[in-house]
Amino acid sequence: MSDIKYLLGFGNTVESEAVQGALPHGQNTPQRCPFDLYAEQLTGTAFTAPRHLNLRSWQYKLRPSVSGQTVYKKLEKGQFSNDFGTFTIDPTQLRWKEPAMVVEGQSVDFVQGISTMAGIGDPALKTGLAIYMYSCNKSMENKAFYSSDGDFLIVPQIGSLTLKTEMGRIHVDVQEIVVVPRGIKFSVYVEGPSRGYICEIFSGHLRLPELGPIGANGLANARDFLIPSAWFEDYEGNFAVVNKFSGELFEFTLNHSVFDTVAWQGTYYPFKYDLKNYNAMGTVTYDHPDPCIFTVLTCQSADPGTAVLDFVIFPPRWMVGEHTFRPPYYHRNTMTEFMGNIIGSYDAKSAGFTPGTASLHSCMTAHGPEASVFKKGSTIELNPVRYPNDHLQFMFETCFMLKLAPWALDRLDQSYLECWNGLDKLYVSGK
Ligand SMILES: O=C(O)Cc1cc(O)ccc1O
Ligand SMILES: [Fe+2]
Repeated sequence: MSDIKYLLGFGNTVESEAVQGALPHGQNTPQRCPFDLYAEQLTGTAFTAPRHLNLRSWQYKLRPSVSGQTVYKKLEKGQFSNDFGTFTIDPTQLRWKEPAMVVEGQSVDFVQGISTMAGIGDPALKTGLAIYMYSCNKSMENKAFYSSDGDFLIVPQIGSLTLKTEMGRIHVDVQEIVVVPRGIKFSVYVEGPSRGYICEIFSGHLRLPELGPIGANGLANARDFLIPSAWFEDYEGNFAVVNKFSGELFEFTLNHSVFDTVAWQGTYYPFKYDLKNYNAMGTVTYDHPDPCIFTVLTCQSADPGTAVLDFVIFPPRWMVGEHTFRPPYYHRNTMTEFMGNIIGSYDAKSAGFTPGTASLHSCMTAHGPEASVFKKGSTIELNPVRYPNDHLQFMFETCFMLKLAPWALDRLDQSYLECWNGLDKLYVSGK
């Protein structure tokens, strides 16, 4: 897929044409579009959203999206569920073992391979979010998916993915992420058994965090985001589209590919980001900074500074804090923290939180380094330490309390709490 070409930037108004001259100029809806393409608008925000938040794109297609469509038929949703009313509430510190890879002989595509871990809210009210894991080994040939419910943030943990989207193709490797906003149709092509994490947000959109006193540069730099360039296939034949709508799955069929956008322009599109480009900031004096210092993308709630979702990473970096307990501190957080490990080992846990596992520390639930990490962190000689490049964990941090899906409850690491055994009183009175 080295032939894929991208546009650069975050949130820009961009334009792209797969056939020269296919994009109208000077207006969006000419009486007849170049090459007799059909003009179609896709809105990611209300028409009336303020200009700085407004997201929409114009597509110029072989056919309008509605052409040749059958009725939406309800599908079995299996583990890909948003039935949060039936989910379990549990404030316990939780950790999950890595999910099994799809085994040979099984044939599972990306959509079929999605299982819900946790979630809250109601997609019909455009509030809340869901966290999934996927495990698949089959490409979505002549089949596309779109969610009416929210934006998909996909974090591959094993296996590269190539997405066909309405705006063009995107290739993502492990240590990269891809965001497909609400409503944009996509197919996922795999190169073998693949696995990863997904967060779907039912409100708003992911944006770059404010930089405040950091300045005009740093963290995830806008120019490192890649936007697909127009690409289309003129395929006629059976084609299926799965739609996640209000937490249910529906399917309709068509007699042609949905990837028939010859040119497009606007602000609403999928994008990818290579987490290896992250420009991490940290202390160069003392104390452990709060993890928001590693925010990649954020979706803000109406509460100032409070996120529906902060996507935070724990990237390769230097640790140089002086006279400081360097691992994450013990804490209780009003926000809820779901963590995953993409590669390497995490500094608060010596074992158990291996790549592909996940953990959940809910609102106000106490957590922090396990006993052995505390001992080492409080006694080790403090030289500068470089975390290796094959080191990457992440956190989906949300202001919502999450409820647990049945699939997640079946795979719990039952011994998780034992990692904090031995954190006994060290204080000796009068000493
Ligand atoms: O709990 C965790 O491991 C995540 C985390 C990391 C950190 O460096 C500070 C606070 C925090 O919640
Ligand atoms: Fe935490």
